[in-house]
Amino acid sequence: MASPSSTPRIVELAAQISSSVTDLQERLSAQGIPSPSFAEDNPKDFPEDLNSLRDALLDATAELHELLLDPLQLLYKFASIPNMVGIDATTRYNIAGMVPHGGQISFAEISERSGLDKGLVRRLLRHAMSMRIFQEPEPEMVAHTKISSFLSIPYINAWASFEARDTWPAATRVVDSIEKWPGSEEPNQTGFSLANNTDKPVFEFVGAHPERMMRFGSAMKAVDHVPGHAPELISKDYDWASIGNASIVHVGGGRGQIALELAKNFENVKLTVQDMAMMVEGAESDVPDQLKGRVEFMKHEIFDTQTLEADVYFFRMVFRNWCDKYALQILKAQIPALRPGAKILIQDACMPEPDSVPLWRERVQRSVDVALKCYSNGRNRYLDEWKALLAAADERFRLNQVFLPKNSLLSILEIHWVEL
Ligand SMILES: C[S@@+](CC[C@H](N)C(=O)[O-])C[C@H]1O[C@@H](n2cnc3c(N)ncnc32)[C@H](O)[C@@H]1O
Repeated sequence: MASPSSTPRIVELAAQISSSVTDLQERLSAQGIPSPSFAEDNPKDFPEDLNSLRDALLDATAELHELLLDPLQLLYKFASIPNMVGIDATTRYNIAGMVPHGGQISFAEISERSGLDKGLVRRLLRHAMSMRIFQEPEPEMVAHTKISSFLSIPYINAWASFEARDTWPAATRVVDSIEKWPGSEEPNQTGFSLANNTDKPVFEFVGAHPERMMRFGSAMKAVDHVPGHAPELISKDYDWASIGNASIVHVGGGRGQIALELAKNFENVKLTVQDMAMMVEGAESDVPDQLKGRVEFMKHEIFDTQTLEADVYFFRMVFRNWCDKYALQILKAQIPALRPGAKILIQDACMPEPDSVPLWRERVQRSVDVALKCYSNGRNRYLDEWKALLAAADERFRLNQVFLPKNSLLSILEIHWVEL
């Protein structure tokens, strides 16, 4: 991108980085937070109030780094194919779980415990170390970094394994699926279908494979760590107090993690979580005593006619899994239960226009969008696409407001049901 000033871009970026780093470090010191490092015990997360400074720094450092790569190197960086080999091996053998926290373990011992050849362990782990996963504090010994320590959390290991064993093979077949089924909106005509040689939609296929189900479940839990996705944010993301004594149906609400968070913070609301049978089975037993009676579960297929009358129907990260053909069916299925004044709240991505948000956040959104295509022919929608979807479903769906909470990747669309 040409700079309007005569200062070369790399010099401009370096100056911006220097002053922003000084500012960042001062603010970290003022809060008594250690400066970022790869040390195992270094904090994983930055305080929220430093987010915009961090956004600016991440974009500036990435731009400087990418300006200094030649085209082949830049393409190679993004292709990153061999990186997945190291991540697959590390997570499949749960090597992060073998490394003692605050201690070290030899390549030889990892070889013994994993059954992998010692030379191969050294080779794969040194490759992982080049990505800051593990470190070699002395020859032949492996210790944690902040990154590998994070990977040692069992559900994070399972999520990374999900990316390597489920997403990666499916991603390699997305373009094949586009060639084979041009324009398809079907959830069983995807990269995932081709990679797994199945004609079943992803949830059905995974449901029949417990090991994969476990990886998928972990991936859903790991999404909570993506900036702006933490379940605790849900209470701040929308003015729930404004809906008063409300009944909420949380459609596709999984095992109720979000519903429990809402019930905990807003004592006037009562929630019914609807999801597939295998998802809601036994979920009620996780409801703490003090919330019992205010969070209930109900087996409900998302395309079936809604049978519960409520004040609010809440969909979180649901529509993204479906192309318009099916998203329309889901919306229309709610209509028989809707009474004037009922609200539909949709919490999902509202895709940023290019250059409207920090690039590193835009990259996350666009990667998720492609992953959705890869799994179910789903998609992240732009605001005009949401509006068109609602209008096509029924003119009585009126988009009232769109909230984009600060630091969130998920918007909330507040839709009113208006009798004409
Ligand atoms: C991406 S998850 C979102 C879960 C939850 N709303 C959250 O935000 O954590 C999508 C949810 O849709 C549910 N789902 C998918 N297909 C469904 C169907 N046919 N009927 C009911 N629920 C379905 C899944 O079981 C899953 O809980």
